[in-house]
Formats: sequence, C-alpha cells, structure tokens
Amino acid sequence: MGPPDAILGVTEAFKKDTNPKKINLGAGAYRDDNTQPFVLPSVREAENRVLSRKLDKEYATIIGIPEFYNKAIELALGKGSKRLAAKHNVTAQSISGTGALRIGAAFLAKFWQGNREIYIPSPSWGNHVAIFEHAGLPVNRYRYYDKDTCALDFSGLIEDLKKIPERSIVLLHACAHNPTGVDPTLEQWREISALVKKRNLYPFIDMAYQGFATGDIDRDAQAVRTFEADGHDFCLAQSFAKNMGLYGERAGAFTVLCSDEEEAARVMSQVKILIRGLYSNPPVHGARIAAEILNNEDLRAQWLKDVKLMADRIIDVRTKLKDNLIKLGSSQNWDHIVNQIGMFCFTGLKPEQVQKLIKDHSVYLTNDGRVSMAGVTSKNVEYLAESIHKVTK
Ligand SMILES: Cc1ncc(COP(=O)(O)O)c(CN[C@@H](CCC(=O)O)C(=O)O)c1O
Repeated sequence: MGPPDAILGVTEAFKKDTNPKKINLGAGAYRDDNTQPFVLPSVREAENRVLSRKLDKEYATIIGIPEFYNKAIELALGKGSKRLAAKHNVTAQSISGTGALRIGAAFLAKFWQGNREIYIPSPSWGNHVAIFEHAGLPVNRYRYYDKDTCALDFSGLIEDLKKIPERSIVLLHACAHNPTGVDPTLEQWREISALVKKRNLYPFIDMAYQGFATGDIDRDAQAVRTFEADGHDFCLAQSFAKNMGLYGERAGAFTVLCSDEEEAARVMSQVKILIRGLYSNPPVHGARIAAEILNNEDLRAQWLKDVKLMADRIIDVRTKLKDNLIKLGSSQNWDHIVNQIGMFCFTGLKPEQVQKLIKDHSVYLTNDGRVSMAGVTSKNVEYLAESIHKVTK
C-alpha cells in the first residue's frame, strides 16, 4: 500500500474531519473569503461564449489548440519577444503544469547530452521529484531557502550553482516559489542568469503562478524574460490552473526555446512523438476557455482584474494573520508571513507542531509547515492565529 500524497492527502484528511472550525491549508487551490472555490467571472463568460458556438468534440492536434498554445507562450515571453518573432519556440499544449513538466522530463531524459541530472531547489514542489524520476532523470538539489531567516539563501544558491557539474539541468521557479513563497529579486535573477550562462547549465523554468504572485502578469514573468533576454535556450512549463482557476480543466503549455528555427523544427518533431506515446493529444475544453480569454481584449481585461483580486486577497490575509499573532502576544518573528509571496507561506512550523495543529485544532497543512494562504479568510484568521500561537508559544 503506497502512502497518501503529501499535498493532496491533506485535503482527504480534512474532508473526514467533523470539527466545524476545521481549516484546510493544504492544496494550493484558491478559495474566496467564504472558503469556496472561485470560478473567475472572465472564465464563466469565456465558457459561455465557447458553449454558444456548439463546437464539436473532435481530437485536438497532438500539440493541442493553436489559439491556446500560441497565446500561452506570448503571455510568458511578452508580445515583443525577439525569440518568438524568430520562431525559436517549440510550444505544445500540455495537461496543465504537471503535464508540461512531464513532457519536458521525457524530452530531456531522451535527448539531453549534457550531465544527465536535474538540480531542483531545496525545498521544491513535492511532485517535482516524482515527475523527473519517473522519466529517468536523477534529481539533485541546490540550496534555496534559509530556515533561520525564512528568506532566500542567495549565497548558498550561488555557491551551489557554481559547483553543479557543467551542462546539468537546473529547475527554477519563475515566481511564487512553492513551498517557500520566497522569490529572488530582479537583480538576483540577473545574477542567477549570468551564472547559469557562465556555468553552461540548462534552465528548466516552471511558471505555475504567472499573475498570481503580484497580481501583475508581466512582473511575474520577469525571470523568464530575463533568461530570454540573456540568450538562454531553456524549457518552460506553464500552468493555467491557478491564475485562471482552471484546476480540473488541466490547461497548460510546454515550451522548448531553441537556438534557431531549424532546430525548433527538429525538436517539435520529437516533442510530438513523445506526446503521442504519453497521452496522444490533450483535452480541449479548458484550452478553449483560456484561448477565448487570451484572444479577446474584453475578457483579457476582466481576467487581469480577476487574477489581481485573488492575489490581493492573499496579500490581505497575510497581513491579518501576522497582526493577529502579534495581538496574541506571540514572541516569534512572523515578518516572513507578509514578506513571502504567492499562494504559500512557509511558516517554519516543525512537523510536531503541524501534527498538533491538525490533531488538536483541526487546522490542516502539509507536514513541512507550508500553509496555502488561499485557505485563510477574514472569518477563520483569528482562530488560525490562536491555534498557531498555542502550538508555538
Ligand atoms: C510549482 C508548481 N508547478 C506545477 C504545479 C502543477 O500544477 P497543475 O495543476 O498541474 O497545473 C504546481 C501545483 N501545486 C499545487 C497544487 C496541488 C498539487 O498538484 O500539488 C500545490 O503545491 O498545492 C506547482 O506548485
């Protein structure tokens, strides 16, 4: 019997709890201030428009719906991208962000001729290890988080990037790092990019939260655009689960940024062969909704308002949680709750404290102390602060 998933298993345990005060801070899925799932108004309207066209249910192409994947990569690189204009990108629709990572893992496992290891941050999203190991790529780590300061361990990151064997693959979170909520500054991204170039490392950028970190889709893409501007070739995984709330629709995109159009044509041929053998072709409905938003200015404008509303609510409850902990007289420094960004807060709670929160207070979070801030609301934040205070004083 295998163990429950470290992240998705938290929600299963939460559902079984009968305590009316229970709080689910497990899976990184946005909730409104009433802890309800939120279907973005832009998504509802886009879906209505798609349905009104009474489209067929035929297979998409192996690489999906062009109106979706062409706009997805443009969202990431920006309308002025020189590499897009030069057709250096190989972009395919994927089964959300996980699927994009999996195509990339399969592609690199088959064709990468450099050092056949991928280095991911310590810590990283729990599923990264399984995705790359299932594809046959050994996973190693580089330092990323300083648990004493609850902030980026930039010197450790740089030191490790200097030691990683040349031509290794390096996984980078574009924004809203999961689970720490700690991102490099733009200046630090520039240093990371220069070092990755100098050490001849190959970047695989995971952008699962574009727009969700700051509420600004361009600002959240700065790391990706810095790497493009610096001339890197790289893989990119995009998810529209969080920033469009299309969790169950599985809308994502996978890109390989190649050296030239000719290489892109060869890479595209191989990506198609891999996808065909993995799942043949992707689901159409979610991609049609996302395409409707990305191709229609009125819906895109509404979407930008929707994604900012989500990001702003998260930022608001971060402040409320910290203020409540201070009001309770907590002696701990909780600055990191407001300094961290995106869906998650890496609280610093130890596993034994997490277990007490779950067992004694019905507050559910992952064992590493990660809190999905989306589960915090103006109604439960006081109870949450009291519970955290009781297990940390
Ligand atoms: C960094 C990162 N990459 C990729 C994904 C995959 O997202 P897709 O849904 O496949 O587009 C997630 C989702 N992580 C969230 C959601 C639950 C999960 O899949 O673990 C989380 O960490 O709670 C993520 O945090």
